Amino acid sequence: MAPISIKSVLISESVDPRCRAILEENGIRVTEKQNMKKDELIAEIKDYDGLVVRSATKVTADIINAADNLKIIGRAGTGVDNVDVDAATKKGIIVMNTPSGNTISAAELTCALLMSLSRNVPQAAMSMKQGNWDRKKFMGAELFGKVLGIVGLGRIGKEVASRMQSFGMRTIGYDPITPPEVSASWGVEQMSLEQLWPQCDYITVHTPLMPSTVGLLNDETFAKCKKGVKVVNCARGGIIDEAALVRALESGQCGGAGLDVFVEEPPKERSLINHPNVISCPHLGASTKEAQARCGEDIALQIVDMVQGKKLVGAVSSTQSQFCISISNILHEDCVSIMSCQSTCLQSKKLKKISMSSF
Ligand SMILES: NC(=O)c1ccc[n+]([C@@H]2O[C@H](COP(=O)([O-])OP(=O)(O)OC[C@H]3O[C@@H](n4cnc5c(N)ncnc54)[C@H](O)[C@@H]3O)[C@@H](O)[C@H]2O)c1
Ligand SMILES: O=C(O)[C@H](O)COP(=O)(O)O
Repeated sequence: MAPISIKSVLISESVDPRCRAILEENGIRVTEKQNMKKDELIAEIKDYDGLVVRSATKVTADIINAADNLKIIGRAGTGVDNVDVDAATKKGIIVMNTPSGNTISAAELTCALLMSLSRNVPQAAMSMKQGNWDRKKFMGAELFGKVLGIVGLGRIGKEVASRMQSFGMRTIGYDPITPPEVSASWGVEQMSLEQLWPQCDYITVHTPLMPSTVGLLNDETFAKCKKGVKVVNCARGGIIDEAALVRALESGQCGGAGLDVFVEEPPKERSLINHPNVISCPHLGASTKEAQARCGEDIALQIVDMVQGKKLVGAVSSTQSQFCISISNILHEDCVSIMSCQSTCLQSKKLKKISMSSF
């Protein structure tokens, strides 16, 4: 790949200091400005060749169109649903993420929520702080022998499966891209969603947020589940329809929910968060020292690679953005510029035929 000149980078969120240090060691001027309003970012972005974000900065078409010099949007993390990838691609701006840096952290938080749901740990801890000693109210149920449905068998789904298998859970799942024989090799039996819903005691979602995954769990699908099913969402707000979840919790169709992510962050609508059977976190899946160090370092090194004309890692720019995201997430180690192969090899039919190792 031809080298790309990047002299200045704006970091608009709290990113590990290693990111700044690596960029500066490589002669790139770095400015850190957090909590900018949209208008401020529009005014500021003109001066930079690169922008580094996490999930809070909404890199909309307005911002991209105002970015006269921007060549790279680096997402220090996984989801790029806060970046208008198509608008960036149309302007020739490369979007990159660091999809493997926070996998373990997000998987561990998912497991923590599953365990907390089974034993009411947050509710019992709160009750203790209020001076109570209520052993009856917080009767739990073992995870051992229960069925965990994993929707989305990518990086995080796989790590959640192996951890929860060690608790004696049976793991079943669904993924349109990961081949059943691959997930079977890590102990996850794949089946259709229609087959999966009625079998699960717990369901956890690990897909990207895209049109086909919005409202994957909704009134209709909750009705197909076992009464009292417990759900976890450490992926993206909206994959479990929030209004449907409130209704399912109120009817008892859903017995509890562990939520790290919300349609609106921070959420103004409180009925879900305040429900006694909901435990929630303020989008903490990637908030560990280790994950932040990896993501900050990875995105900086990927930008330096661009400057040095090396292969692009984790690039997600394309008009076929959703498939690019899936592919680059699967193939993060070896992903050469996705821009160069857009639309030809990224049609869904062809994608299914491409084996992961062939990239
Ligand atoms: N809470 C957090 O802080 C946190 C941290 C990291 C990642 N995430 C989110 O977790 C999600 C998963 O991340 P990942 O790294 O495992 O991604 P990944 O790309 O490795 O895996 C996603 C999987 O979802 C599958 N998928 C796509 N559409 C589907 C559908 N309709 N039904 C079932 N499966 C489908 C893909 O084929 C892929 O295998 C993303 O939304 C990411 O943004 C959240
Ligand atoms: O997709 C991700 O990487 C996670 O949601 C983490 O987001 P964050 O970097 O804003 O914590």
